[in-house]
This record gives sequence, C-alpha cells and structure tokens, in this order.
Amino acid sequence: MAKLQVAIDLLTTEEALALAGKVAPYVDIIELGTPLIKNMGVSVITAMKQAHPDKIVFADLKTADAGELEADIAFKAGADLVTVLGVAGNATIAGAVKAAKAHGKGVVVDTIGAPDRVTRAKEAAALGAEFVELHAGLDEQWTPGYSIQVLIDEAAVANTPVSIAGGVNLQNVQAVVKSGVKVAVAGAAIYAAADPAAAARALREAMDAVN
Ligand SMILES: O=C(CO)[C@H](O)[C@H](O)COP(=O)(O)O
Repeated sequence: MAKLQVAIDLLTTEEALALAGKVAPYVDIIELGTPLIKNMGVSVITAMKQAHPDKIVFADLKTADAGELEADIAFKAGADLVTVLGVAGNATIAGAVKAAKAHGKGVVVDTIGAPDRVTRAKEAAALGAEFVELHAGLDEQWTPGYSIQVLIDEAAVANTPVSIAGGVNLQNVQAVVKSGVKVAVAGAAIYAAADPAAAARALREAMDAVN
C-alpha cells in the first residue's frame, strides 16, 4: 500500500502548520522542504511533530556532508525521516544511517542529480537507507522536455523500496503507484492548489483506487 507524502515547500512555520492542518487527514508523511528548513531552522521540525505526533515527519535536509551530525540534529528536533543526497559519499550516507539507528528513525536517500538513479538506489539500500527517493528536482522539472515517466520507468525496475518525487499530480499518481513505489510525493500539486485539502483528498482517493 503506497503512502502519500505532502512536500511542504513553503517558507514559514506558520504557513507550513496551516497547510498541514488542512491536508493531514489525507496524507501519511509530512515533508518539511529544504527551503523551509533553511529559512526557519530545525524549530519547524519540532513544531510540526508537536502538531502532528501521529504523522511521519520528514525533514528534507538534502545532507551532502557530515551525515551523522546533521541527521542527529534533525532527529533530536523530532524528525522521523531525514534525507541525505545520493551524490554524497557513502560515508555520509552511512553516518546518517548510524544516527538513525541510534534514534530508532530512518534515512531516505535522495537521488537528485545522480547520473544513474537506479544504480545509486541499490547502493543506498545496501548502506541502510529506509527507502530511496527517485527525484527530479524543481529545476529539472522546469527544463523543457521533462516527463515524470522517466521516474516511473525507473521505479518499475529498481527492485528496492523507492519513492517518486518530481511533479506527482492527479494525472500521473495512479501510474506512479502502479510502478510499485512505497511512497508518492506531491508538493506543488497540493500546496499550490486553490484548495489544498481537496487536492490531497483527490490524490488519496486516486491512489486508494489502485493501491
Ligand atoms: O524536494 C523537492 C524539490 O527539491 C520537492 O519537495 C519535491 O520535488 C516534491 O515537490 P513537487 O511535487 O512540487 O515536485
């Protein structure tokens, strides 16, 4: 059963809490986006976990170095999952996994920018990642010719637990789920919608229809 993750790419704790309050009934994982954490600091992680203790709080740190130290900071603040970049070294991923084990939490490896996402996903799984995010970031999504189909095709052959992030929306979410993902990540399709609660509910219902 694939989970739905809302990626909150807003810039203040107040906005993030307001959005989460609207969409929480329909999502399993609440992601605090990298710009949000950079803008507000890890206090936004603590605020979100306090507001939604029943949800998996995902801190999108995109750590590139000092894996154990950065992950430890986020876990202490209340995160359940933190991200490390797949293009970082194996020692960075292993360090974050060490911190996760110490806290009974998990690491997600983000393959943004990786030359071969599927190969790196398998390597990250072997290093102890809970799952790997097959991810086309915002800049890649805005590049002419981008299609989420490339991620869907990769998920279908990954043979390791993965999520897909990179423009998941109501038109493609069923194909995303059918590719066998553990998690479908939706950012703009929810936070930029005129009615975020309705958008999250529609995604949930579309997923449940094929889950
Ligand atoms: O991590 C991110 C960008 O680096 C986004 O949160 C992720 O891409 C999901 O958002 P969207 O659905 O808008 O692509």
